[in-house]
Amino acid sequence: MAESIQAPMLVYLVTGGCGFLGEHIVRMLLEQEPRLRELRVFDLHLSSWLEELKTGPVQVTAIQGDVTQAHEVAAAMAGTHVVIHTAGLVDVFGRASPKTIHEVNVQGTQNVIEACVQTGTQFLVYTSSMEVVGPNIKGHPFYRGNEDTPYEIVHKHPYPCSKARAEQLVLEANGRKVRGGLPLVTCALRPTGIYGEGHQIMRDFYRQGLRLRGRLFRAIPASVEHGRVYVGNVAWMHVLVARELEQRAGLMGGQVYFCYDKSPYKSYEDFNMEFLGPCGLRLVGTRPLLPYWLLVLLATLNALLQWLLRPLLLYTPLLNPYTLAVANTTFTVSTNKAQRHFGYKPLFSWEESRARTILWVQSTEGSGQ
Ligand SMILES: NC(=O)c1ccc[n+]([C@@H]2O[C@H](COP(=O)([O-])OP(=O)(O)OC[C@H]3O[C@@H](n4cnc5c(N)ncnc54)[C@H](O)[C@@H]3O)[C@@H](O)[C@H]2O)c1
Ligand SMILES: CC(C)CCC[C@@H](C)[C@H]1CC[C@H]2[C@@H]3[C@H](O)C=C4C[C@@H](O)CC[C@]4(C)[C@H]3CC[C@]12C
Repeated sequence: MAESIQAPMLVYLVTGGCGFLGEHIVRMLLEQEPRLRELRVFDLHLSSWLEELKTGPVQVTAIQGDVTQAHEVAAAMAGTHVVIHTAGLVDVFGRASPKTIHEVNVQGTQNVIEACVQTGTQFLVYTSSMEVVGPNIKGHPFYRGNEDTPYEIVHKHPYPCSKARAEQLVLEANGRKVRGGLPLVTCALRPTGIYGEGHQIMRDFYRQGLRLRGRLFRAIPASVEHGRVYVGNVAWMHVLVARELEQRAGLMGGQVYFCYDKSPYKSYEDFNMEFLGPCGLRLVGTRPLLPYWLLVLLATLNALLQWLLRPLLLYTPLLNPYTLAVANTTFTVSTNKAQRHFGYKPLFSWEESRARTILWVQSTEGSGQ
């Protein structure tokens, strides 16, 4: 993919292109990838905003499809140069069964890899997750670690298990021969907690605060750092990786990169207040209002209720033993691997990321978003 002044010629496919992160990747590719001729957006549910993108110079092709269906993936990928595989079932609340999570995240990823081999697509970028590493179930802190920091990785929950297995499949596929005889070049990006325009959990906290007359109640100590990264910068990393994979295949193939930017290190709740504060909410308490043992009890009770009610209804509260453990364990990243390997620098400063997110939160008030 050498620099050229020739007509754009590359065909990209983004799986999960209508999701929170996927939409930002799609828009970023259209803005920042001049060699793009066609952009295929593959998703289980197609969004209406795709229509407005079809009027630009790049051909945007919307493909309604399911990554668990190998033939649908292969048909969509025929003739593509690069695939960014972002589709995934993000569920830490028990909305989907472990079997479904495995089918979408693991089997779906295997289907994408096999389709690369079958159709001759040579470059595969996988959206992994920090949860491939941790926090582990023992609650060990990962304090400003990097891709080489030793950490005891122990997965139990279906979501991190599935992301870890899928990442492993992607990395092991690096070097496999694709149709035509060239080697497949793969790598994985591991975002920490993504925030920004379209972040549904942020919107849910905002709505909850409004219902509680402008207040949220601290549950997690302010000293527990939780890694966060702005969605625009995560999207930019995907675009850069995809662009550089051919030129730097030897260096980048089979590698993992944490996604990072200049977002400050804070607890999950204090970080959210960077946006919810300017929208009129207040976090009550300098220390958690409930003792930790009581939160554990409530989380366990929620898990029990979820199990008991399952035959009748889906009870999926935010608080469960897994989400409590993730929110209550320090997990932050400090690395420059992406800068060293492919020249990544955040496209959005912290101030801009913050301002954009605040504007979005304000715009969701009263709207059906
Ligand atoms: N949100 C985060 O904080 C975060 C952090 C780290 C990693 N990730 C990863 O980023 C990716 C995107 O996450 P997101 O937050 O944008 O989630 P999302 O749910 O908003 O987007 C996922 C997209 O995948 C699509 N999809 C789901 N199942 C599919 C299937 N069977 N076939 C085709 N498409 C399917 C969905 O329709 C959706 O549009 C996921 O792989 C997730 O594991 C997210
Ligand atoms: C204890 C309660 C008061 C707070 C509950 C917050 C909880 C819902 C939040 C805290 C941390 C969040 C996860 C974290 O940001 C990282 C990821 C990785 C990504 O791959 C998927 C989303 C996920 C799991 C976030 C989900 C929501 C969590 C658990």
